[in-house]
Amino acid sequence: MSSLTDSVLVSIRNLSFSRGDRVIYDNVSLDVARGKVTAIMGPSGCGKTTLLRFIGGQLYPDQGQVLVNGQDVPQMSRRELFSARAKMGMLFQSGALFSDLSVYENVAFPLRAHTKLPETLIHELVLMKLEAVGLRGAVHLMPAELSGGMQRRAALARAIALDPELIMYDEPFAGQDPIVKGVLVTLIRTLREALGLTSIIVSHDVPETLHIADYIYIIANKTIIGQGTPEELRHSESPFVQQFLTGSPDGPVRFHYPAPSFSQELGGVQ
Ligand SMILES: Nc1ncnc2c1ncn2[C@@H]1O[C@H](COP(=O)(O)OP(=O)(O)OP(=O)(O)O)[C@@H](O)[C@H]1O
Repeated sequence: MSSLTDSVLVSIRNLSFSRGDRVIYDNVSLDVARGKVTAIMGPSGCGKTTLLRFIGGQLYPDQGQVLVNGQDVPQMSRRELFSARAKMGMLFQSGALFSDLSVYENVAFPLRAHTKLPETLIHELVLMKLEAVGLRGAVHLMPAELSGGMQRRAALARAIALDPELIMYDEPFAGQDPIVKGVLVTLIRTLREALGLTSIIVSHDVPETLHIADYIYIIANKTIIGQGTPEELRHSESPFVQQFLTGSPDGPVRFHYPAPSFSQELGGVQ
């Protein structure tokens, strides 16, 4: 294997995907470097979550490859997919915790599902992961007893329970106050530094993401409209990139979901 392949954990090659008539991706290629934080940004509905679902093998592209460790996810057998998923942690913005299980049981869940470790070891691992996110004291609480930010941290402890090599965060900052956002930013960076965890973050939050990411892809209009380090993007002369970074509603990226003209829809009344 070449050193380039060694340094890339996830490689998307010539990926195309449509939902009905609507093209979401048209021949997109991107790489996620091992041990780095890669961010996927772009306007709502451009297909960011869809991309994570290709990597997790929950959805199949129409064309192209989704290589994880050089293995094409859409081609994997159920058995291969099950073991590949054990090496991926996923943190989705909603419905992250099982509401009828305690924090302890939530974090223990993947350990019980994927390993045959004895209870004493599971106990130690659960406490270690909760310590890493600052929630060891909340081990016996139920999800409903946690604040939104604590719930997200408990979900993060569960996502890292199996020591994954890849963690995918879908909108980790959504709906959180600035202090919680700061805590999450620090946690994501610490996990990457302490565990060498390869991380993919899907986010709309520009300042947090620029702060945290080593490399960023901006997706819009079915393709990658900009990419680079945070520094490169800040200095980019691309109007697409600047529209996105400054959050301007007007610019090359359309605000409206494709629709017939308004007058046509109102029955031709001008
Ligand atoms: N199950 C589905 N059936 C049909 N269309 C879908 C389905 N899920 C998503 N889509 C469409 O696919 C497109 C991409 O969705 P996706 O959730 O990946 O976007 P996103 O960039 O993550 O959006 P957001 O930032 O708003 O979460 C959207 O336009 C959406 O309408």
